[in-house]
Amino acid sequence: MAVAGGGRALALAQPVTFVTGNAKKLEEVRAILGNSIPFRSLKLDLPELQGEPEEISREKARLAAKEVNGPVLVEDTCLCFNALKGLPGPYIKWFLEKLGHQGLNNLLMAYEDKSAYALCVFSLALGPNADPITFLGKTPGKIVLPRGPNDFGWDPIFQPDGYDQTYAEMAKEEKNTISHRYRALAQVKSHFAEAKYTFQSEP
Ligand SMILES: O=c1nc[nH]c2c1ncn2[C@H]1C[C@H](O)[C@@H](COP(=O)(O)OP(=O)(O)OP(=O)(O)O)O1
Ligand SMILES: [Mg+2]
Repeated sequence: MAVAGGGRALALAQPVTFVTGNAKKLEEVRAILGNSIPFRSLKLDLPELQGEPEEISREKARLAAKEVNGPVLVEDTCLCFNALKGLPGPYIKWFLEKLGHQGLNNLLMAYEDKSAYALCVFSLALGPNADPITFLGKTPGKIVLPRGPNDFGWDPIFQPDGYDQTYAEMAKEEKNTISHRYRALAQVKSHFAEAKYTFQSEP
């Protein structure tokens, strides 16, 4: 869908669509991006490949770009326990669903090392046949017993390094200045600033 425009700027056939099935992600992406990148959103729970985080995210972008038939942004979020060599990683959604916060803590019971990191991998595909570009954001922390409101995934059990509060206990605005998602989006923003994409007007 991306067609070469005059000069360096690339003209995209339509604004970028952020595709996710997760309303909370969308809320954070909106808050973090503000007006910096014009985008629309589409609620779609895309099938996810097994494998390394970056490849999962890239494949999500390829699928989404085919669905939308235009430029898309997707992200895949991992919660990686160092004692478990990065697992559950991209499988955190299913681990959380089956085991809950307590169960995730229990997984680390046998280990002294409770350190973990949150990883967000955004992929931008400029069209259905484009090779996706990825952007990574990582926030280190540790796994703790749940504290704070239980309204977004594993937020209550992740305490970022340098903070006494879990993601869930922090004000949203604060989470959005240090989170894995914020860090990945900072790179997405720089990419857009450099690429200077323009958008063709809708027919
Ligand atoms: O900042 C976060 N704080 C707490 N929990 C979070 C966060 N970000 C994602 N999560 C949860 C949602 C899902 O249980 C898993 C990631 O799985 P992931 O496939 O990326 O998300 P999803 O399936 O909910 O939405 P999508 O349609 O974009 O794939 O971690
Ligand atoms: Mg998903």
